[in-house]
Amino acid sequence: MAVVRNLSLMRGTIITKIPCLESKNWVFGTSFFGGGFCCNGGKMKGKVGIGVRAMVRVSGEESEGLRDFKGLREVLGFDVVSEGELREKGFMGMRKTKLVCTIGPACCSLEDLEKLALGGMNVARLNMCHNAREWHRDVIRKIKSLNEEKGFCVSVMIDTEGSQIHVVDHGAPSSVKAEDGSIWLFTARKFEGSRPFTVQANYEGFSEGIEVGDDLIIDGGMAGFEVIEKIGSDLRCKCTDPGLFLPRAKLSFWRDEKLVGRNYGLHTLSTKDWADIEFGVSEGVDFIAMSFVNDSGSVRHLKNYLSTKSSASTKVVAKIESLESLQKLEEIIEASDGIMVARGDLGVEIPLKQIPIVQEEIVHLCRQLNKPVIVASQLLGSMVEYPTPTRAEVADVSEAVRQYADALMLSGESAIGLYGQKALSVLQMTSSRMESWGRVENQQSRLLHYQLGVSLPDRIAEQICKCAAEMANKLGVDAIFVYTKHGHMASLLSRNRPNPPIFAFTNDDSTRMALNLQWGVIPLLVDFSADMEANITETIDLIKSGGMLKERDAVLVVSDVPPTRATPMAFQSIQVKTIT
Ligand SMILES: Nc1ncnc2c1ncn2[C@@H]1O[C@H](COP(=O)(O)OP(=O)(O)O)[C@@H](O)[C@H]1O
Ligand SMILES: C=C(OP(=O)(O)O)C(=O)O
Ligand SMILES: [K+]
Ligand SMILES: [Mg+2]
Repeated sequence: MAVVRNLSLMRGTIITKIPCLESKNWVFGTSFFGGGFCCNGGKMKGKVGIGVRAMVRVSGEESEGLRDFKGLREVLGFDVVSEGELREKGFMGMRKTKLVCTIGPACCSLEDLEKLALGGMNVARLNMCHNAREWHRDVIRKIKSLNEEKGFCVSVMIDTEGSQIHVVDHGAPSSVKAEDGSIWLFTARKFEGSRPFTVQANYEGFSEGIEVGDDLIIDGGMAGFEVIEKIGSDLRCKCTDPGLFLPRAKLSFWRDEKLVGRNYGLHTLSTKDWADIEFGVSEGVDFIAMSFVNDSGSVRHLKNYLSTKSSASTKVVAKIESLESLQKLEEIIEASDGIMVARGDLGVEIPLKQIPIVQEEIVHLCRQLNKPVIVASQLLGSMVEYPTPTRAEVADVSEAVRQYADALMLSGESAIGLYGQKALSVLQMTSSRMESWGRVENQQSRLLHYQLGVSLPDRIAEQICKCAAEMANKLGVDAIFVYTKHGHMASLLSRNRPNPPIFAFTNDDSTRMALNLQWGVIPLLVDFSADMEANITETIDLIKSGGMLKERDAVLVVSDVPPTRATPMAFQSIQVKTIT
């Protein structure tokens, strides 16, 4: 008799004996619609559906009836990391705060990307400021192949270059030091070879409106200069605050302690940005982060463009990193699919002391308006060079988690740092710790929500999700299940930051990838039918068969059933299922 491993059985195959099922990864299950019965481990007899991953003997014709491998993961759309986390830590131990990693030269090999994925990276960010499109294409394809072949669920985000005034050449290949009192020429002219004390800016209008006596600040404070002479459009400057010029350092000008307008009428999206967006769409990225958004018009423009390209499912994340964007925050959040608190440039545009308050306000407003929000830049800045974070950095990460931000982002820590995986594990451990503290302290009960929905169906959905979250917390259920096409119900549940994880079952791959950014949501790609009751029973049976739900566990199920011919009335419901 043949012993076959890692193969699935056709629905209806009769199993007579399972000789060896010690590994916890070997899972027995019915198909999603299959019916029949489920079993996990041990000897058994019975009839199974698809979705079996086991070592089996088949009655009669030996391995006859064994077909292509399908694990529980594939049938239920589980990704390997969530499945592993659930098995290891149980429902309550699953991390809620999502993690975004910037991919750069330090982590772009397949092996390094896999390590980041295993370490909990939910979204990989590619900053189009750096490197050629071929490089980005290669990374995107590696991530997609890891998802397909190794069962990860990592979404891809491209981040536009935007219209920034920055250094293109400072006369050295990497960084260069500016000493106190040294005199430098800032110009937009190209020059041959290396010219000491000369800095080339990327934009010829960089000095427009700048006056003698203004301060020129590098990278929001890495070094400072005073403009001592204007020669045509060139500026002669004296270093007043010694420091470092990094490659592509950003330039900003200050007068009387206020930022001098710096966008110079440049469009939010440059010609290069549009080409990068075109590239991203053709590579099927999930998110486009838009740098230096100043109003909602530019966000709507991009969203309209995406819908004309039939890429309406690509989500637009507006980066809040300018003074103007803070003045139009609400309209920008409403127009976008998500927000990034881009503290790097924000710290160049507003005094640093204002950053913590602005961050809290943005995170709060995003939750009110039900848009996911990423807190970005310098969370663990010292880890670019050192293997342990500073106390202040851990406190900063914890504060973003306490504010219930949806996601935290690594920049240089993963892109160029020596300890990217370690930085990711610091984010992971710190956020898990803070989340469990928040549950014990019942922090989410302090969240106030104002009503978002206007139409009756929207108001019903909102109330259902609010009550469901409250019930889930009060009853201490193990998990919340929600069936969602476009992710709306899942995001409304997430907005309430409930204690148990939210398993969002969707049959739309782009919804799954978009939900990857939302707090507490584990998106699962499944093939469900119009019969919601059958879906619920099948799902629970299948998870139970995988050994991940046990007797007396309780699941709160939220469903939003659109009208069909058979049931012409739409209905929303909350059910509590106790596993027997
Ligand atoms: N694709 C890349 N290629 C080379 N270097 C990169 C890449 N992405 C990021 N980096 C490096 O990582 C640093 C931090 O990344 P990020 O915060 O995205 O960029 P920036 O500092 O330019 O705003 C960058 O300054 C750059 O040195
Ligand atoms: C995330 C940011 O944008 P970028 O890294 O593209 O400058 C930031 O400014 O914080
Ligand atoms: K950028
Ligand atoms: Mg920025």
